[in-house]
Amino acid sequence: MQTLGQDHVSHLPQAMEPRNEGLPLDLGWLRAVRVNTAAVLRRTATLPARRSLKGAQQAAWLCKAVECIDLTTLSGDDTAARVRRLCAKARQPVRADLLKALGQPGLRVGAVCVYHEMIAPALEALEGSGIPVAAVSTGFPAGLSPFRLRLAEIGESVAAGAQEIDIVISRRHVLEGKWEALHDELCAFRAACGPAHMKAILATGELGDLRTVARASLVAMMAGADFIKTSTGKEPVNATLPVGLVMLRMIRDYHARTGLRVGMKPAGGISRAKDALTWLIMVQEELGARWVSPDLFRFGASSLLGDIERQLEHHVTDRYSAAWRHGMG
Ligand SMILES: O=C[C@H](O)COP(=O)(O)O
Repeated sequence: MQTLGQDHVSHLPQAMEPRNEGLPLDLGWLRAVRVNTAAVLRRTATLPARRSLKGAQQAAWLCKAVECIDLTTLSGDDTAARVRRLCAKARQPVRADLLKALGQPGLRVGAVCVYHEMIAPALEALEGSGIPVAAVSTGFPAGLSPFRLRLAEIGESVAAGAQEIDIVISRRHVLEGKWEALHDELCAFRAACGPAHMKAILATGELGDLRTVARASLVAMMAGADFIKTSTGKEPVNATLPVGLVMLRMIRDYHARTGLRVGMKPAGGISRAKDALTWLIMVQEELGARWVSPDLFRFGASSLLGDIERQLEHHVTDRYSAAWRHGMG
């Protein structure tokens, strides 16, 4: 495994990647997709145990994880005040004295992710920070509202200032094998996003087997997705390592075939620092260090940051604080 020393954590923007403009639907490629489920399960079962990051190296990876968080609130009782608090946390994700001790004074999260109605307070609270606002869209989380309304929702969120749009796919198109319908839907969503980056949520916990997840990933990329994302966080099963591995390998295949780098966003249920490290290591091992960067990798998480901050505090002070001290994020 390659290592990431403290000196290698860079906050400089990466060279701009050419955007994935998609491809015509290639059913032959889709039919050829195979997944060896037993091998995927074996590989992912060994990943957490192989984590051997300690001390300064672990702290550097945890800072990288912070940079890759889409700090999220997606609750029916969200208010402008809650979003403002979340945005304050996004600007200063870890206590200033800890960041100073870690040599990471400018550390911030990848984005703040909210529902459409919360875009305005988020933008206001993040002004001048350079942190983008991501909006979930297209009838999130089920995606079963009328198609024209789902398209209009994207347009409204982009007009309101969201720079990233997390759309949900129609799971029924996947479950019924209607790949053309899925591709058409996603191409329309991508066009409606315009300059905003599109993250395609596959809701993998509702798609059945891993081969289906692999094929849905490929169709989303063929339709021009900038990121593929595992879950809404609202399905009974969300971001699992086997699903993640399969999606990463489809991203690798797509890159090998087209030269284009598509991003990955696991989301839902990732709340422990050690799980974040396992994900980052898997991404680095499967796709290389270039992907371990907020322009190509994000965690969708509402409660991961608190645990990372606790671990960083332990690294700096040798003491653990109570979890309740890190309530937000
Ligand atoms: O996209 C983000 C997810 O909804 C967050 O899920 P979570 O609340 O389980 O961290």
